[in-house]
Amino acid sequence: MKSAIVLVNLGTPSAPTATAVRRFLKQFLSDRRVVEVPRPIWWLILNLIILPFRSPRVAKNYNEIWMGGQSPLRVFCERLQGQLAAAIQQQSLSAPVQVELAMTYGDPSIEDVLSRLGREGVERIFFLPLFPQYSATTTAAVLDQVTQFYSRQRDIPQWSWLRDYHDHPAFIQALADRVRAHWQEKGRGDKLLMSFHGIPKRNVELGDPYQSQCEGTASALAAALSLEEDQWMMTFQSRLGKAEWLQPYTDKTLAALPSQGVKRLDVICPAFAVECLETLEEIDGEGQEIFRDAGGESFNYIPCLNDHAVHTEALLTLCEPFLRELHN
Ligand SMILES: C=CC1=C(C)c2cc3[nH]c(cc4nc(cc5[nH]c(cc1n2)c(C)c5CCC(=O)O)C(CCC(=O)O)=C4C)c(C)c3C=C
Ligand SMILES: [Fe+2]
Ligand SMILES: [Fe+2]
Repeated sequence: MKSAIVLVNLGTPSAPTATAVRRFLKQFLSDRRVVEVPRPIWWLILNLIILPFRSPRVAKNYNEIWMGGQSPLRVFCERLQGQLAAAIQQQSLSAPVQVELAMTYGDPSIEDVLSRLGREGVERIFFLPLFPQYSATTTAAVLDQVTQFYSRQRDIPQWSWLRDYHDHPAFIQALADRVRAHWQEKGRGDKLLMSFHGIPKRNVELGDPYQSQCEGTASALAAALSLEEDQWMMTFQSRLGKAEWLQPYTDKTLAALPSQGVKRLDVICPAFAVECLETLEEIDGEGQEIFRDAGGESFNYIPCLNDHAVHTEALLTLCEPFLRELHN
């Protein structure tokens, strides 16, 4: 029986140009899971203000981080896909398992990947959204697309998914391993700042478990590294719009820390499986500048798990329940 693991990430523009960024932002920011502002109003704001003004500005940012003709998010996801496929092949399972990559927005779309798997006769699928912490804005948006696709099919394969892995020991150990390796190589700062992607505060009040899952990741990582209370903190980045988002905000914290005596900072972004605009440009670029302008002396950005071997191993562990089932 043919089986597949589908890694899913958010997506990224196809080119660092205003046109490509606009196309990507339009699809992403039109999703009701992402922006809950009532539609006629949001349609106007999106089309008249956000898309025309944000697209060219953000395209320049993408241009600065572009890696050998590709978006970093795509580069690292593709490498991860290849490495996970190789690791699974080494397990020499009796049934073949292919590893696919799909994006919620942009290419390769979930729809395209699933229709191809259908044509190829794949009968069992395991979806692994690369969002360690569940949020309706990201994880549920993946599930929407999967169920929408199958709502139009007659012959639906057996499928399952991993809802989150925010405190899975394999994930926490992989993060702790990378932090320790970074400390060994670059020295250790006064504090470890864990910056998570933000969401509007209202989403949490209405029941999104994202904040508490971020807290779970942060405290598990702090415990794995034996950090005292004053040796770490968590913040939320990437606020968009005027509404209140989860606090404390990363940029405000970076501006305040030097005057509180934190001059040497280690920063990690545990909501991002792989590097992207929000880590490379927003944190290691802009965030670093804010911290140094405020009197900070050293800013050590600890990369995402990316294509590191510990990441592949962690993902393999997350897939194990699915892989074991294939033997039965
Ligand atoms: C409405 C605003 C947004 C919410 C809510 C949101 C949640 C959210 N996003 C990620 C991870 C990623 N976001 C990325 C890009 C991105 N995100 C927003 C806005 C919201 N995100 C925008 C407008 C963009 C596009 C870039 C920009 O214009 O600033 C990306 C991809 C970046 C890339 O390199 O291409 C990721 C990954 C999470 C984890 C999350 C909530 C939990
Ligand atoms: Fe985002
Ligand atoms: Fe952002």
